[in-house]
Amino acid sequence: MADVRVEELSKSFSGQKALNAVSLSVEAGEMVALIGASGSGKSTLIRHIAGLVRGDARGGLVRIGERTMQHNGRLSADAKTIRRGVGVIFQQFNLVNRLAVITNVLVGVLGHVPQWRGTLGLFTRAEKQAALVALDRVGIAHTAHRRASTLSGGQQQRAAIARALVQKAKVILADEPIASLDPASAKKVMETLATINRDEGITVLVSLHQVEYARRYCPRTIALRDGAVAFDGPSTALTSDFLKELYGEASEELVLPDAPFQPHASREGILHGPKLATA
Ligand SMILES: Nc1ncnc2c1ncn2[C@@H]1O[C@H](COP(=O)(O)OP(=O)(O)OP(=O)(O)O)[C@@H](O)[C@H]1O
Repeated sequence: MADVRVEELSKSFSGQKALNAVSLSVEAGEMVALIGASGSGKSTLIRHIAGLVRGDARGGLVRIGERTMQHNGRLSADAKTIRRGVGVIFQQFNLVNRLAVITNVLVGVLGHVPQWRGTLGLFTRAEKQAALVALDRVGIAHTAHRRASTLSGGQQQRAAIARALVQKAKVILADEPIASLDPASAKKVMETLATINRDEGITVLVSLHQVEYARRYCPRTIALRDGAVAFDGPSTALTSDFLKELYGEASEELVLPDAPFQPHASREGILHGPKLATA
């Protein structure tokens, strides 16, 4: 069954379409990359799937598992409950800098405990233990008692992943989680996402600016162009030539000048859009 389903989702800002009838489906346990040039709609789409933004009033549907997050521009009454099962990781590390790393990770249990306990920061020994285990899973248990502000960017992203683990998220939506990181840190964050996808079966949808990471870590890629799905298929199909066909000159911003991972040529998948229908 699909863990994430989007149907005919559109979003306009001041009359300009940021999302144009987007439909996609991510099956439980998949790790899927979302790529596209700057302004193609990646962040907007992820924010809609996460239930943080409402689509245009007509037609758009977002479902997480069997539950409707939003439909026809309205959030479901239980959107807040559905969000508990969705971990969101942003490009700009969204930890509370002055708090200890473990406290940031414990924020993940807030949706599952009585509000008064969360407000007072009263976490049980078992919850603290779970936070430590999650930090260990992402390889930074040694940072648990440091202030979040002392972590490197990559460590902060891994702490955010640990928070999603503690949250017991079934789906992780990561919005350009490696965009601000050096290549070594980016690799570690992508490896961490791939590991929890493989070992815990967590569904991952990750937006990426560089196609090399999509090829290396995500079996499948969905490519957006001007707010619409332009390609949906195996990441191995995304050779430089094909990207040029998809994006023209804009493809250059999606390819690292010193690509760390080499593509394997293959050409399947679903092409969308008038220009590509005959490609
Ligand atoms: N709150 C907003 N108000 C007005 N326009 C917006 C808003 N959010 C996004 N947009 C517009 O929607 C389009 C898609 O933006 P979005 O941030 O989703 O693209 P992106 O693919 O994530 O880009 P980047 O890779 O640069 O982060 C852009 O034209 C952007 O200017």
